[in-house]
Amino acid sequence: MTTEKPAVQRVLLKLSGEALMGDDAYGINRETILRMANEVAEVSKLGVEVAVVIGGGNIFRGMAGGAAGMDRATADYMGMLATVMNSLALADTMNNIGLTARVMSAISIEQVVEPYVRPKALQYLEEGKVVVFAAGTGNPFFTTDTAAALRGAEIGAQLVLKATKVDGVYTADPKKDPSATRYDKLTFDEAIAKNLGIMDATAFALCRDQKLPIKVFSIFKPGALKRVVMGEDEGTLVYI
Ligand SMILES: Nc1ncnc2c1ncn2[C@@H]1O[C@H](COP(=O)(O)OP(=O)(O)O)[C@@H](O)[C@H]1O
Ligand SMILES: O=c1ccn([C@@H]2O[C@H](COP(=O)(O)OP(=O)(O)O)[C@@H](O)[C@H]2O)c(=O)[nH]1
Repeated sequence: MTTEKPAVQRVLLKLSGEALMGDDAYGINRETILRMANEVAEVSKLGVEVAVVIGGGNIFRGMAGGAAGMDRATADYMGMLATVMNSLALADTMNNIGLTARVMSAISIEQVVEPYVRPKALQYLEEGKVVVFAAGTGNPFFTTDTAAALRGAEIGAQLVLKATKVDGVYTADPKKDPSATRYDKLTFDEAIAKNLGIMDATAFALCRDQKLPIKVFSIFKPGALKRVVMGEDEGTLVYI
């Protein structure tokens, strides 16, 4: 039996919407969502309280809609609705594998999901339920990364975990510049000053002001989430 203890007690996990596609062209890949749910179950069983924010890029991205001539705010609301679909799918998958998950939405669609109410979210977390925050911040012109920073600060998470398509923060976008190298850790000021595109500046600034560190790691690497919550060397830490 292992006596290892998690390094954190409460976390906010940001899951990439785009990664949900798996190898499909769009939408939700069954195998990928199940794998994500299982990874969350693994850390939840360790006693870590997990809240999740999931993106919507696999279904709709406001920027793209805006670029195609659509009113940007309208396109962003469509993006937020996309995150609601992903949140429902994720919570459903979690419930199927024995977790108890609750979805809370930042925009009111009460027939579909309950509204975000902070004390209720805290109660669920204390009860060991996984809370999935849907509809981002509820405001256009923001991203789900910023929603993750905001909700992370609100629930008093010790760490924001950004599970994304790359295994950490690089000196430049590794998808565009193959010579880019990965940081083990860097400060918020460095990340903002160097305009590192892994997260938007609003999310970085919010976390910096709240002294809420962010760990960036790969969603495709099996066991990475557990390694992060156990405090093992994985991904990149962005700290104050
Ligand atoms: N300095 C950087 N370090 C790492 N990744 C970067 C960097 N700059 C840009 N990126 C890109 O950011 C992407 C992750 O951000 P984003 O598209 O918002 O992901 P997500 O869908 O996970 O929210 C990566 O796939 C990577 O190509
Ligand atoms: O607070 C928010 C969060 C999200 N969105 C919209 O929802 C889309 C999907 O979220 P995001 O791009 O952050 O998802 P991911 O990158 O994880 O796929 C965004 O492009 C925005 O259009 C928004 O308007 N406000």
